[in-house]
Amino acid sequence: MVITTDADHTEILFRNEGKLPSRPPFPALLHYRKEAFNSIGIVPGNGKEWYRFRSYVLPLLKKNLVQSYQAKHDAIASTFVDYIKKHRTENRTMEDLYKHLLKFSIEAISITSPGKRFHCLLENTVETEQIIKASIGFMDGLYKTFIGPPIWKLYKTNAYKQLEFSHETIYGVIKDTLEDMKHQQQKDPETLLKQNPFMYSLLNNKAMNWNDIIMVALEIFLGGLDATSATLALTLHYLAHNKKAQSRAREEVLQSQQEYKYLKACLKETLRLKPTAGANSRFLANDTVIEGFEVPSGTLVTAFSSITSTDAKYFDNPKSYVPERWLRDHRRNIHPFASLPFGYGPRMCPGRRLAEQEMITLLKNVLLNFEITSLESPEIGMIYRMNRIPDRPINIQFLDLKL
Ligand code: HEM
Repeated sequence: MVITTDADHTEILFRNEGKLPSRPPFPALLHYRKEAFNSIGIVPGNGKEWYRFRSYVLPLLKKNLVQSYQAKHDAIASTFVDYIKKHRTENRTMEDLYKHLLKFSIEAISITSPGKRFHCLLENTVETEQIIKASIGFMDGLYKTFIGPPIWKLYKTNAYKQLEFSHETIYGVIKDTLEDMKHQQQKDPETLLKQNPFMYSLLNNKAMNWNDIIMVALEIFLGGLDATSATLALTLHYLAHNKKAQSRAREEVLQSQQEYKYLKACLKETLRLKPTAGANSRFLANDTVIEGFEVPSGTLVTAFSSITSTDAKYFDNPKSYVPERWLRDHRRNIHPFASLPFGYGPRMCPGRRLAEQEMITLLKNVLLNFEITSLESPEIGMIYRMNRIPDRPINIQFLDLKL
């Protein structure tokens, strides 16, 4: 195994990942899905099985397809603004923002996959409570079965049972939704294509069986929940502590520039300082040389990109929040492999476009409605879960903005 924090080594790693990039699998999830569904999905596996599933989510990387969900993302972000107004404390603080944003992330992704709003932000029904609990439980169970010794192979450990139970819950919800959608698709395919082009592409894919469709919908639903909420909570944290950046971002939104270059730079800067993935890993597809050492194919190389991206070798003032560094004039000096929060290559995050649209839309709506401030320390760390998340509650004041 090779471990590195060097951006040149990271480049070598990705240039030698091959056509079917392989990374450490999630054996408990792989085992459970094979036994229960004979369908593994994208995340846990490698090789040809991974490639087949990965091809089903390629539409998500198309700009036009993602943009077709924009109006719905706007509606959800606007609901979140009302939600903030309702849930602020007397001094206008939202406590533990990450937990509230998890509800936003569930709402935002669910309109694409499985294609129904669960209304977690409006009411606490048994169904919404179940979904929230199961989403957290799944990530937790996946992490515990991944890092610990594989005792689950001998008997069902608590972590394995947690993974299984939460998977069953989400699977049930997704399956029910997709059954309704299948009927809609049979009656009125045109409307489904217009309303939800991603689910339309899955339901009309002749290479997929029913379990494959449910599995892919489930993975896209769960794929980015905690990463999206953590990145949003951290961006609001940094904007609350950096008033100049906050004003510049609001100015951009007020001018309704469609590209939101500065807001995108804010997200990039958050993900540079606090990427949700601690590392990028691959089993090499080719023999290669790293730092003069011959490294044979099959070796696991792990690049701790979360360390590289805050290294003074690659970034001036590496610990400061400076979104400007990502704008056109400055960015040319940045090593292209020094900050890779969505991974790289054929296995990079397929939800990147969707996540960016969800996050920009939420930030836009918040900045138009509130001045955000923090009464707490700007210092914040990350703890390892399946994805890294803030190590303490982020509490932010949302003061009504009079524009
Ligand atoms: C801020 C938000 C997000 C971040 C930072 C993020 C980051 C990542 C990273 C680092 C990877 C591993 C890539 C690699 O190995 O090269 C990944 C994979 C993945 N992400 Fe995301 N992600 C986010 C949002 C999402 C969303 C919204 C979805 C669903 C639409 C999603 C679905 C997935 C899936 C399915 C994979 C596995 C891809 C594969 O194994 O081929 N992610 N993500």
